Amino acid sequence: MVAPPDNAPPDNDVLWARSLHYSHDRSPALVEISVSVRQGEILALTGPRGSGKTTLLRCLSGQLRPQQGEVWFNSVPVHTMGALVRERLRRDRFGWIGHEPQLLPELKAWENAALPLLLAGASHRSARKAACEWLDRLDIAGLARKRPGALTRAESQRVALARALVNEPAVIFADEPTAPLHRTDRALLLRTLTTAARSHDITVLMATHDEATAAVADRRIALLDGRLAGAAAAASPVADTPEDQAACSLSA
Ligand SMILES: Nc1ncnc2c1ncn2[C@@H]1O[C@H](COP(=O)(O)OP(=O)(O)OP(=O)(O)O)[C@@H](O)[C@H]1O
Repeated sequence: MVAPPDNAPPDNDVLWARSLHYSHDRSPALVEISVSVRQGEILALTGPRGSGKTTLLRCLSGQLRPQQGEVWFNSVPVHTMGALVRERLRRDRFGWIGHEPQLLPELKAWENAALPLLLAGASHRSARKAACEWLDRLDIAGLARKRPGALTRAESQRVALARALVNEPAVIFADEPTAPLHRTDRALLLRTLTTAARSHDITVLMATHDEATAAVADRRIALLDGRLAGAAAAASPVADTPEDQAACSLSA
């Protein structure tokens, strides 16, 4: 990794962005957004549809380069990196889970979960071991040899979560991760994600317009029409339901 230059952000935030602007086809999606995220923090990005949540996650994760502004990860500038370096950063240090699991249908569950490691050049054997360990921690070890067509939506989303966790990333970006799920499955997935993040000191940025989902975060920031609309510490954690408690048997 490149040494931080002299004008690096002054603090130890894992992610730090200043004055981001991004327009899709000349239509502004982000306007003057500044945000900082602490190591291990779970931050909810809230706001109605079209408010810019996905665009912000994509800028912070290096998928999109902001047209103006700066993004720093661990005091290293992301906004000045070329596409290949950003791609490697995403593969090695970040995990992503979206509102659709987006599993490759021809691969088994463990192979889907192992993909980031295989793409990074890990041996088949070590990638399989790591993927199966994560499937086990997420209580879906029994699905390892199944293909996505044989999985429920909730099971597929757990495999997608295992894929996001398999390289033990510094940051997980979660874009409406519970959107396709029923209430019970939603609570299970959220609990699984937050337990995994807390036990492995992973920072989570989660876009959502669901109040119960936002409530598991340590802090939330709201977007409206691409601008920051407000920031607050989360009011209270979601109630521990029996489903929540049975979410997973994560061992740190
Ligand atoms: N690829 C694109 N091309 C053109 N416009 C886009 C594109 N992606 C997003 N937009 C527009 O940018 C704005 C912000 O969209 P974005 O998806 O970031 O918001 P969001 O809060 O994540 O919404 P949602 O909850 O619906 O995903 C919206 O007006 C949207 O229509």
